[in-house]
Amino acid sequence: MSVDTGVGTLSKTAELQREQTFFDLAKQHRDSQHTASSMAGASAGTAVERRAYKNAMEKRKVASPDDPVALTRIDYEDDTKLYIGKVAIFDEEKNLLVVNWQAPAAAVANQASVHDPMGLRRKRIFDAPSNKITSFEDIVYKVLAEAVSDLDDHSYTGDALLQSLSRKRGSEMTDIVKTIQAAQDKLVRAEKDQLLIIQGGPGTGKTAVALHRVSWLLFNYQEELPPEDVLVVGPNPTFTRYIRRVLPDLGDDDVVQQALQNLLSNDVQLIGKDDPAVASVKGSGRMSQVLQRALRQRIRVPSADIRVQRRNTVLTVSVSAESIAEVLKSLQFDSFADGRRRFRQRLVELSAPQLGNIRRVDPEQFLDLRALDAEVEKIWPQITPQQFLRDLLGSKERMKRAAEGLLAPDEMEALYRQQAEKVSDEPWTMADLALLDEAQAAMREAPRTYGHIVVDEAQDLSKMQLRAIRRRSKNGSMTVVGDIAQSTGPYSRDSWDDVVAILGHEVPVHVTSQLAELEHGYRVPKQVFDVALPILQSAAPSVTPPRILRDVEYPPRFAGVPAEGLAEEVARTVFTHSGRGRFVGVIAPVQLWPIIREAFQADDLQWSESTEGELSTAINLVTPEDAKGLEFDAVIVVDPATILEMPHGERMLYIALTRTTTHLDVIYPWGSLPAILGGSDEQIPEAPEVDDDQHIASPATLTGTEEAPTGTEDSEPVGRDGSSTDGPLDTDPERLPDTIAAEGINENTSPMNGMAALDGLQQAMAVHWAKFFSAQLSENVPAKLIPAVLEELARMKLDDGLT
Ligand SMILES: Nc1ncnc2c1ncn2[C@@H]1O[C@H](COP(=O)(O)OP(=O)(O)OP(=O)(O)O)[C@@H](O)[C@H]1O
Repeated sequence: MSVDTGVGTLSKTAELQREQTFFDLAKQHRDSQHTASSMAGASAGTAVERRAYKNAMEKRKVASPDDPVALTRIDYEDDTKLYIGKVAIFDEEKNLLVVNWQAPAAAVANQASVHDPMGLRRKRIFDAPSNKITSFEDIVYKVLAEAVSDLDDHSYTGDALLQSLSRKRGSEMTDIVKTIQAAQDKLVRAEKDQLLIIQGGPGTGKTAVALHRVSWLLFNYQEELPPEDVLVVGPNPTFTRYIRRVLPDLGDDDVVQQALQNLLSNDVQLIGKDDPAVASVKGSGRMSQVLQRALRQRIRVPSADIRVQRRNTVLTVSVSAESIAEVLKSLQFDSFADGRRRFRQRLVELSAPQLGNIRRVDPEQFLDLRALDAEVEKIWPQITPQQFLRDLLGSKERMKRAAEGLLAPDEMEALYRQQAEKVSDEPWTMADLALLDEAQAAMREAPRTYGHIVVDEAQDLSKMQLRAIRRRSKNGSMTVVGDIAQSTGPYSRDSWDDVVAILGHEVPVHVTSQLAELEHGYRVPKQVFDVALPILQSAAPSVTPPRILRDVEYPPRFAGVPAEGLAEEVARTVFTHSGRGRFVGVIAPVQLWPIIREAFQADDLQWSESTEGELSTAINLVTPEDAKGLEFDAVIVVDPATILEMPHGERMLYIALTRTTTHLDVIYPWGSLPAILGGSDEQIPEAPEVDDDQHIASPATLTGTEEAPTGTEDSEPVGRDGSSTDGPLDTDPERLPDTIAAEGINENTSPMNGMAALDGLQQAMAVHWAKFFSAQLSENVPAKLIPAVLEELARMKLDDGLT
């Protein structure tokens, strides 16, 4: 909904000019802003504010000199105006021209609403790439309230937000400072010293909020919280790479961002994989006691007196087994290593009386140190956490002694693993890392700690992993982000209770619903969420679905194809999307990856794989597990029935379906569309005869559907409810005749449509060239024009080839 602000076209142009003049001026000041301290020192405001600005100027930089100086402007009823940007800007008279968004004065910009304008008359949101204002949107609170009498707080989104949500996505997340919403802002600006658990549906902005919260905390708690004292933990390297730009773009370079496996890596290589049942036992909180016991059991109380040789003699001193047992029983120590040190010291002290009158000097000098250490080693071995865990997992006997009464016999059995010859060859698994971390802390020293920790996708963490994170917190100040409905894997949970129990000590605990609910879904369009909703209701009935803000013109496309043509259909669909410059995610069970790779190769497509830890800028093959937290312009969900068969299959499918900002294709073998997606048990239609030439000529028309398998150009794709529904190729307004006419393109803009008039050989060559140029073009040519350009290029090459 846009608002008529009463500003006419001419005056709006003049206003835009005025704003541009201000933007140019502010940019000059920003560029020349160097002695920040003197400027900030003389600026208005309290001492705290002045110090804050001073530090802001010293530490923060805009990521790009082309960043607009201001993102928004707020006008108070008394005509005071405040420009808000990513950094504060002062003029040479030390007047504040632009306030940075994290400053207290800027909070009102996001928190004002129609019902409570908080003294604001207007909020202006600029669209100003490279500091050149192309337009602005005015939200005039009074006009807005009068315009829509029954407006509730939720029904006004604003064009700037919708535009921002419709933007093309890429391999890295971006900041949302310009359009952050009131409920989100409350969480961003929540007090530091608390355990804040942000629960929210897919795409409600949890990750975005958590990252902006970090930036806000860094600005507002500068004295106590330097950037390197903040840790952001993600579930896997792909996700961490996906979010890594946001904080530097907000001016916060030195925050530590790590995937959980790297944080806990303990210098071991992850080469093993646990069965879910084994991982589940390893992740249970009981393992912490098992480890403690096992560690204690490594200390051996000698059954006989021990003798230690004296230095440079054959004489020995003897220490009784009873006195050693007594020492071991009463010894207080911080870590296993510390205990060993103390025990050795006590042993020396116990030897002292037998060293005669020389004992007043350091008695250790009169003992043969090698002999002393050998005796200590027998009683209190010096082992690494890796050796310790390897010995424990590799010995049923040890495990039984340590886990008696804590683990069931079958759980102990499940944990057994044949030891590798060398510790370095042990097939360490993800679940082992938290055990190693616990052992490391108990045996050597606690890890480095942080003043604030953000944990994303926290719904999937085991209790042992949560303990490992807790261990890294200085005082419990954390922001924990997740969605119970997306909780999968061996540690899947249905509430945050155990997370609170482990993480929530020392500081107050708040779960989002007590502060501000993240109830709006910003990513997924309505048409797509309608598909995902029944799955949510079945997979997590207690979770309230997000309110979806956005419609798109593209209905989800369901394509049933012969099983043997599944991968080809995926490749064809990918080709269509990526040819239009869309950021594509193919979410498929790993067992299908080999055939999908083959199809991609056959079509000369370049792609990245989530299991390798990085997304490409174009085409990505992603497992349903890795898809968590990611988003794409176009998502192709492959074989939903197989996804449903995975552990927590419904939640996996829900996650997969909610990754798209715009286009969704569900591609499945005929007859396998799950009922929850509208499939039925109807007879599988016979596979149509596919004519090779047509196959090449018009991939779009080969998109068969379960109800109306096609293979001919005439057949019309049919939706899962039997109604006529178009695939992305045919519903895309970019391809509609009037749009095409407006673009000056004569043909259907599919890269290969419009070639039907060519004969088979010509078509084959055209297709070849179209594919060849596709990758290069997507970098340089507007997406809309690519199909037409491709076609032209293909024709030119064709002519070359024929002449
Ligand atoms: N106020 C906002 N303005 C503009 N974009 C927003 C806003 N809030 C969220 N978004 C966008 O919505 C998308 C989803 O946000 P985000 O990834 O933070 O959601 P999430 O709740 O973490 O999702 P998931 O549960 O799937 O991990 C992102 O592209 C984000 O930039």
